Amino acid sequence: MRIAIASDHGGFRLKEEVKGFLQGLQNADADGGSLEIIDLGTDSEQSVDYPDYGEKVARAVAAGDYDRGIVVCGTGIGISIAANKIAGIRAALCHEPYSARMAREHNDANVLALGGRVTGPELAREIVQAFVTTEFAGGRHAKRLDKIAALER
Ligand SMILES: O=C(CO)[C@H](O)[C@H](O)[C@H](O)COP(=O)(O)O
Repeated sequence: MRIAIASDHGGFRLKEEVKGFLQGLQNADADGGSLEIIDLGTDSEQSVDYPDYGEKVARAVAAGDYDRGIVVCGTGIGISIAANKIAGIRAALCHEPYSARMAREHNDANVLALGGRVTGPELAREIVQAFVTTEFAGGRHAKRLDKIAALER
């Protein structure tokens, strides 16, 4: 699984932690395959604008260059709003692992958003693990995703 990750300054520290978790999750994705992670920035806690980083990840995932994305800002709100503006992106802001699992099972979320000023690293680890290891359930949920896609047209 190929994962693109980015943050603004408010999410920078948690992004760095999450990269470490992802390295530890090697061979733990739903297919037991290895994880390829690309960091699209930012590179420090110097102030930047979260839409720029939400867009980078969202465009990379929407283009098929990456299977999933993870975006982090201070609350996760702004960067998830930005990512969701890109067609084909289903970004889910999650504060606990149950929502991350449901975001995959029911919503086939392809981008996870986290709040670096909200969610601590241990909880974030559980959220990220659920996001990476849970498959979309399909079935009745697929037609709902079709309806979401129709909203983009
Ligand atoms: O967009 C946000 C809120 O939805 C993020 O939390 C940003 O990281 C935050 O707005 C940045 O705030 P700052 O005061 O410029 O650090």
